[in-house]
Amino acid sequence: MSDHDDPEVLEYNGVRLERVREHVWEIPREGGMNVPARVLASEALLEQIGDDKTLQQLRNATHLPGIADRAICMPDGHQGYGFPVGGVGATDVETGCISPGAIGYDINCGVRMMRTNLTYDDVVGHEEELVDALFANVPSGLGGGGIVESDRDTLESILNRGVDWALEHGYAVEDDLAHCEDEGMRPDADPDAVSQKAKDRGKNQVGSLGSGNHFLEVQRVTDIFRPEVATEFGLEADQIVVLIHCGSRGLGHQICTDYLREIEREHGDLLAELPDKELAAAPAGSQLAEEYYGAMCAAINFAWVNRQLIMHRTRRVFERVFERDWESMEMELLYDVAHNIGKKEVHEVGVDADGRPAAPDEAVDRAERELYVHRKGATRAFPAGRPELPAAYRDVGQPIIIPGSMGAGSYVLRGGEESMAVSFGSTAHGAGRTMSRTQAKNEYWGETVQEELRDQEQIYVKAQSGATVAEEAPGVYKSVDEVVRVSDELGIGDKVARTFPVCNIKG
Ligand SMILES: Nc1nc2c(ncn2[C@@H]2O[C@H](COP(=O)(O)O)[C@@H](O)[C@H]2O)c(=O)[nH]1
Ligand SMILES: [Mn+2]
Ligand SMILES: [Mn+2]
Repeated sequence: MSDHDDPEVLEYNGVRLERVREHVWEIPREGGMNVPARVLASEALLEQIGDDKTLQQLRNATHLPGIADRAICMPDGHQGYGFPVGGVGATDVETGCISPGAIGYDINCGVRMMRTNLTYDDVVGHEEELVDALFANVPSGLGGGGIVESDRDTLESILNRGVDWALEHGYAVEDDLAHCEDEGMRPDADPDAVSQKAKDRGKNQVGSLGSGNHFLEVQRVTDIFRPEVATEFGLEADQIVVLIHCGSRGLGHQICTDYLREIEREHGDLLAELPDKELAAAPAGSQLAEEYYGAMCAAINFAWVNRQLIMHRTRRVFERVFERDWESMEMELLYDVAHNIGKKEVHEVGVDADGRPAAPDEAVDRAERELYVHRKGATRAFPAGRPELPAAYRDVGQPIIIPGSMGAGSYVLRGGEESMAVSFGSTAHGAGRTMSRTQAKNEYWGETVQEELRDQEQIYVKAQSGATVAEEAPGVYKSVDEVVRVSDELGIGDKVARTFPVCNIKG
């Protein structure tokens, strides 16, 4: 229910928002909120975001100790476990906390895009062969194994070294590392902080898509918005690209489960101060905060290897279908971005007289602080000039990949100049759901969705089950065009190119 009489103030599900400027809405600080919250959305998106518990969850997140400046919801935001999907919250690494629910169960769920020099015409006529070959060769679904069965030492090495392990074992080339966020390796990984149960769940899943929302999609580039940036990214109209979306499988899920349980048990005092048990957080400097961070970084490395192995297998499939080697098809990694991640980063924030993060109305100064930046369903969007970016993108801004749905476009953006000031260097991660999976299965029938996509849009989808296709039907998502419009107009992620699906495989 919204208060349309006063366009400067809207209310959804008991949460009041004040319009700050176009696409920026603030939930003012009150009660136990340490900082205000902001939603970055058009009115049309806000209407959808306000439909579930997203806004309450965002407001709850402002209660986290040591949270800096504000909690922020991206334009694709929707309800999640405790903290919204599409949420960003940065907490002080000395005086704040780290919250597994604000990073997500699928640690380092993310996307990578691989370019090719093939054009759409090269693929037309091969779609069924290609989708069948990808489906047969890229492990997917809930059960089953991965591309590599890892023993104890192998898994340890994957958790410690990330894509560097893949390079040593012939699953990657140097150039792949140079085009991955953090070069595919978090140095703070601590495999000893990962439970045996998590390791057992992950050891046979290295190189597997998983189920549901995870996919591998062959796409063609349909639109170029910033030709000079597209050239830097090696993108042009009609080109074939491949998008891979998956995360850390059972390993990451188990790490999140393990630490939530431990933190709830050990830090009940902090939990009692939070409005939602699902926000359970370990105080900065505590043993559990350190252990969780180390385990989470290990899962990040696992997920990067997972996407790398799938990309390696995809190169092999293309070689067989198109009877050329992958190098001659220039199947190069454009970029790999995480969208469920917690990272130590330095940002300029409002601080009190002791130099600690303070709410904007109480801050006496702004200063650089090291923060745990929680991005859950949000993508890092660093602009040109940031030292964290690989050499290839330091002068242009990092590529950001925003999937839409198997029946809609996806986008490549680049980190916008405003992102550091507006969103802790972040933007959206997708279109964002508008309905639950259960609701989706009542609305859609998988086989019908598949037939319509093939007959009306020439999109070839192959999935482990019809239910998965129904759960992920294009109609369950918000408009990716609208999400990206907001990101572009806010200057946090600038539109570079749009793609459209050709073949899609799902778990
Ligand atoms: N291009 C495609 N995009 C898809 C597909 N299924 C989902 N999606 C989009 O990905 C994001 C990922 O979000 P997550 O929270 O599940 O990680 C989602 O919001 C959709 O916009 C697909 O088959 N193809
Ligand atoms: Mn994801
Ligand atoms: Mn995921």
